Amino acid sequence: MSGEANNAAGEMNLVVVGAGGRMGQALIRAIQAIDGARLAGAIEREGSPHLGRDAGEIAGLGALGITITDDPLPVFAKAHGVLDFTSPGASVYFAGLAAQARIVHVIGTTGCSPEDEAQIRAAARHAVIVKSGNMSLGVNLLSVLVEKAAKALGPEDFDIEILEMHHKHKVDAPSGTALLLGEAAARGRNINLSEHSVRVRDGYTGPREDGTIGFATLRGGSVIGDHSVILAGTGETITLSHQAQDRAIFARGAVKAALWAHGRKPGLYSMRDVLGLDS
Ligand SMILES: NC(=O)C1=CN([C@@H]2O[C@H](COP(=O)(O)OP(=O)(O)OC[C@H]3O[C@@H](n4cnc5c(N)ncnc54)[C@H](OP(=O)(O)O)[C@@H]3O)[C@@H](O)[C@H]2O)C=CC1
Ligand SMILES: O=C(O)C1=N[C@H](C(=O)O)C[C@H](O)C1
Repeated sequence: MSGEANNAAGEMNLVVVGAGGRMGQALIRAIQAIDGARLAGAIEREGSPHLGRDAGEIAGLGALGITITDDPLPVFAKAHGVLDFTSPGASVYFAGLAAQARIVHVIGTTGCSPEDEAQIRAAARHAVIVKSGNMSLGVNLLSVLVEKAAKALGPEDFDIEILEMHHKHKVDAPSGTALLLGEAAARGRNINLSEHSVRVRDGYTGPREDGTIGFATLRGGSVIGDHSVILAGTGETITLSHQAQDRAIFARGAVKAALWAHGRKPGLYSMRDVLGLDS
């Protein structure tokens, strides 16, 4: 349905997968609040306690007439796009279904393995996919600033460390955002992140190796998402940071990404593409 025009009311029909989750509920609220978007379906996994409930009710909006189901095929067939903040295995599965249905797939899921990423790239040969470890305007702008700072402050003078803290339920580390910011720093330095990152330090580590990008992870309480990129020189330190105060920032970004992607040619796009931050 992706190539087709919007629905009779001129809106884009969107499906939320993982509708009962923290982000699923925020996405339902964002769709209701944004002109041009309409909630057309809500999916949860087989056996979920949310099945059969109204999507609006679980998001605190009152009934919207959309029942949560575990059968994505008929729902995707009537949609223009899918918003997906679930788990890596589920996102790979939904990427295949969205590609078959030729609908837009917005993926916020983090913690994907290189194999998962390869399967998502393959699906993007047929579908328009927007994927980002962070859908907020603030973090994507921060990534541009980090890239510039890393380019201006070379590895002989400044060490780069990335610190993140999230709520105690988060299952992947480092966060998708920390990796996105690490990629931005690596791009600024013209290096490959996977060859220069230090993801864990423990015990007698020896001195820091010049040119590496270090990651540190904190977990606790209900923290939505705090990130700092620290550029540490001799005698001075620069810290570029972002604190998320409401999951609505990610949900609004995801709906904006779907509206932007509708009607574009197949490919894998980033939030920097959506927000025009590279032009
Ligand atoms: N890119 C961004 O801007 C952001 C990304 N995220 C990422 O989004 C993901 C979800 O985060 P969050 O909402 O906090 O997590 P939650 O665990 O609250 O929500 C995930 C939801 O997806 C459901 N789910 C899992 N597998 C399937 C499946 N196969 N079919 C249907 N539903 C499924 C889960 O069901 P069940 O509970 O039964 O397993 C759950 O309801 C994480 O990877 C997180 O890092 C989060 C915020 C912002
Ligand atoms: O799991 C979360 O909650 C979040 N995940 C994303 C990440 O891994 O960076 C984005 C945000 O920080 C919240």
